Amino acid sequence: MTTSSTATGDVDPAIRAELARLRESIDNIDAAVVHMLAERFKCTQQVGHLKAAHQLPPADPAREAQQIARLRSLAENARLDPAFAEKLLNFIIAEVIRHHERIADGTVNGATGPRE
Ligand SMILES: C=C(O[C@@H]1C=C(C(=O)O)C=C[C@H]1O)C(=O)O
Repeated sequence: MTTSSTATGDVDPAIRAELARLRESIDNIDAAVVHMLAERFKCTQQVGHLKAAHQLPPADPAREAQQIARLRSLAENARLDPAFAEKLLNFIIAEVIRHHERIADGTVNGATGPRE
């Protein structure tokens, strides 16, 4: 059996270097995810204000069904678990809908105010 540790339990420096290299990429990817989510929420906040101003409901299940089907297909092509992709999208959408409900209730600063 090969081992990556020395007898004293220290990890091989080459393994440490490889781990550090991979973690740098993970940190970059996490930063990109945060920035992409921030941009997505900027868009969905605008959608929330538009909906509140025009008496449209916070949630749109038909649109969500399309997005889930599309994301599942993208995930399959990318060899990502489609069930995980669906769960992640549902988690994000649930938060967006909460925001839209708060905007419609007029409980968010800069909202259009309560509906008539
Ligand atoms: C952003 C919208 O509002 C809700 C949130 C969605 C999303 O986060 O993608 C999709 C549909 C709606 O339930 C929208 O209607 O487009």
